[in-house]
Amino acid sequence: MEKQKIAVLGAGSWGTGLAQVINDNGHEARLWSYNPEQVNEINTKHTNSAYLGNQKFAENIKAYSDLSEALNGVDGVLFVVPTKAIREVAKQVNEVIDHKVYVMHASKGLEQGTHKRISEILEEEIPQELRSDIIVVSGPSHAEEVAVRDLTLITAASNSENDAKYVQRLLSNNYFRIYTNNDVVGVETAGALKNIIAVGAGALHGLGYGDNAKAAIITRGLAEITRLGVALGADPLTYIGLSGVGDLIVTGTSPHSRNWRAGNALGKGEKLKDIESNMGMVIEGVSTTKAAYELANSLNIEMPITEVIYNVLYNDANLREAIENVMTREFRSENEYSI
Ligand SMILES: NC(=O)C1=CN([C@@H]2O[C@H](COP(=O)(O)OP(=O)(O)OC[C@H]3O[C@@H](n4cnc5c(N)ncnc54)[C@H](O)[C@@H]3O)[C@@H](O)[C@H]2O)C=CC1
Ligand SMILES: O=C(CO)COP(=O)(O)O
Repeated sequence: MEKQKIAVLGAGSWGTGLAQVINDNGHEARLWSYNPEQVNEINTKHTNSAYLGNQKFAENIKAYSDLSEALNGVDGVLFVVPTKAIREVAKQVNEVIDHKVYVMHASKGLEQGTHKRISEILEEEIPQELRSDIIVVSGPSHAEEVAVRDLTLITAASNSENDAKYVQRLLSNNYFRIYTNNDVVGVETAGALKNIIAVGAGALHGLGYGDNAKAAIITRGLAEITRLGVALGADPLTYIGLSGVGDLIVTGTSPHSRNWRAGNALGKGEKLKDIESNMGMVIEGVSTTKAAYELANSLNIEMPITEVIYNVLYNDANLREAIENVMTREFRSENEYSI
């Protein structure tokens, strides 16, 4: 593949990690951030200390404050801002982009109010003549581990096989391996909804529950994610892939995960407001819980774990009591309700 110029929008931990992968692969990675101090730090010290400590990044990863400069002549645009900023940033891209580009995103969430997936937002905001089919980059990938080049396998999903293969070639190397997938709905919903279950798994840990409870929430969480995703048109098999069970394991068991950490703090009795302000990074599961809860209700899909997390986050329900209520609800058959 000849050298590509890629604008990575969002210089949080994941945007920075992916920019390094792109740079390692011999391409030009341009990191765009709306925070001028961060841009200055990346360009002068080659660190991104708010997100990735004192790790040094290659000097040729350049940061930009000016979006039109960052997008000038690029082959591809990779969105990695939090879900709540996607539409606004896509509108800005649409205002300045003057040629056709590959449009990729690596964010995980559902839009508040509309309950839309991120690729749907990007399709709405960037006209087809200016972009490829949207390519979704998702799977088990703590930015902290990718940033130190630990082994990572994830998925690139698109309705266009060629566009997914472009990202496979762009990002793959000897520590980062990409599988293509044609199930955009499945990959995107899996990535968004696993954050809810990660909050729940962290909460169980914070409350002092053991391994059995954690295995249970991951497994039954996967069942309810699958149930909603299939209702939206996803292939159930996607949920046993990297973006499904893979990402549930990585975020549902690890203190690297902001969602798991938020849940753990809730389990220990901290208030959501304090947890959010102490984190200083996006906890996507909080807003996705609301979107998924509303979406599931509108489609009449049962999502008991999501309902518990929703009631704890938004109705101040007592976590332990909410868990007891789920444990003692009407009996189910696993066969009947696994999907
Ligand atoms: N950190 C990780 O390990 C992974 C994160 N993700 C997903 O990637 C997305 C971004 O995550 P992180 O990089 O961790 O987030 P973050 O909270 O570390 O940083 C996001 C960046 O987006 C920028 N930003 C925030 N609001 C903005 C706005 N309104 N306009 C423009 N820029 C804005 C900020 O400059 C910030 O640097 C999330 O959807 C997350 O779920 C996916 C896989 C791994
Ligand atoms: O999606 C992730 C890893 O695959 C990151 O999860 P958190 O946002 O919970 O840190």
